[in-house]
Amino acid sequence: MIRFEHVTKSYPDGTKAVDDLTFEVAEGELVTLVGPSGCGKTTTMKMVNRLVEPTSGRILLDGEDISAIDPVQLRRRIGYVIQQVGLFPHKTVLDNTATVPHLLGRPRGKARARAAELLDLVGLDPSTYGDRYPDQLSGGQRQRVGVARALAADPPVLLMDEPFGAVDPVVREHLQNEFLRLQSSLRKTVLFVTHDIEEAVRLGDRIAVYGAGRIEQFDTPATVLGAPATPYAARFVGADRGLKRLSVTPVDPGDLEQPPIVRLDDPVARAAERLASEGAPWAVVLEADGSPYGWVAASALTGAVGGPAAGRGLDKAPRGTVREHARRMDAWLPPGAPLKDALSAMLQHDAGWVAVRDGERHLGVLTPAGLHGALRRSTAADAAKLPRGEVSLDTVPVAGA
Ligand SMILES: Nc1ncnc2c1ncn2[C@@H]1O[C@H](COP(=O)(O)OP(=O)(O)OP(=O)(O)O)[C@@H](O)[C@H]1O
Repeated sequence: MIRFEHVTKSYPDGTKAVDDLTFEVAEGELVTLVGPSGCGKTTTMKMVNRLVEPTSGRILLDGEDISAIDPVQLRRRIGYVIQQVGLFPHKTVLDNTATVPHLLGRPRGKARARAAELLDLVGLDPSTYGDRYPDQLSGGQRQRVGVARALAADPPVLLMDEPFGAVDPVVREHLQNEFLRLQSSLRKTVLFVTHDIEEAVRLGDRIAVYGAGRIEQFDTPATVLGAPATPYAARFVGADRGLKRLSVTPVDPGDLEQPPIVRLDDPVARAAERLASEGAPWAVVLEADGSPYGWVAASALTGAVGGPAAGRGLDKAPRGTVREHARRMDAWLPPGAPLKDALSAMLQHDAGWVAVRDGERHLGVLTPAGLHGALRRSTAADAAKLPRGEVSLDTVPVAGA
């Protein structure tokens, strides 16, 4: 756990980079520090490993004042990843990664074996990349080596200063996903500096939004986006914060609609009658084993039985099954996927809904109206500090609406 208590840093030329900061990063938590250039993010981070000393205030690591810890000992407990990576150009990727364990006294063979495991962990096959030199890697691959090296001493704390800043947006998103996957199992205590609000909300359990030298808001991504604490924070997170919120709000089974369900092998007439009796314009189609197949329009079924199904005897029904009229729909999401993915799937498939399934089990469908409701409910829930399921949109006012 890292705790800042009234920390101020003034540089000798009089620049006050950080002004009376107090906040805490819990054990296993990833906190992103986000703000414009020059607002004091890097200074904050460098005070944690004593590359910069505070002018006043104190910083505690697991309850221990770091000013009393020898800086070399301190840095062994703290991994540090920076944008420029800083690999040794004359050492192979494997040796670069093995440097720290070797310095810590592991025999060379053991240090290299550990380095190979770490390269594997960050998605670089050691047999392919281990013997290369840094200039034989892409920017994204170098960043991965930087992360592997920072993890080499297995420090409980990681400081990451724009670690994915130097790569293109596609590679960056890939690295972010990989890092989130790693972090979900390693659960390091992480301070992550970025000037990119998208990156901050994607990665952070909580975000510190920096103004000049001060934290304007320190809260979960959803709350910062849904209820910015100050006009500055609102401007910084952007006018499209509603859209950004889609990426931090998960699909919840309570948001789903339940159109009628028919099976691929159901007779057309029976399916048509079912839809007509429920007044439903379409139905979800499942395979015989219950896994999702797609959908079928009521009009396609009633067309097949030669007119509106209601009132027609089954003797007039054609043979045929739903299979001949069903349309495949490949867009589906697991529960917990971000609403942004749901909207993207709907747009990409030009569909007014997306199926949500847990493995092979169909849970229901999300429509644009359901998505809007989910977003409103989650904003209201955060504003009222209630679980989302307990929010009724009629009784709880929507923040900012
Ligand atoms: N060694 C130094 N001496 C004097 N001023 C400094 C020094 N290092 C940083 N500063 C100043 O302190 C302020 C905060 O700098 P810092 O690097 O912490 O900002 P930052 O938010 O990380 O910016 P960026 O996103 O551009 O890296 C800036 O005004 C900067 O010019």
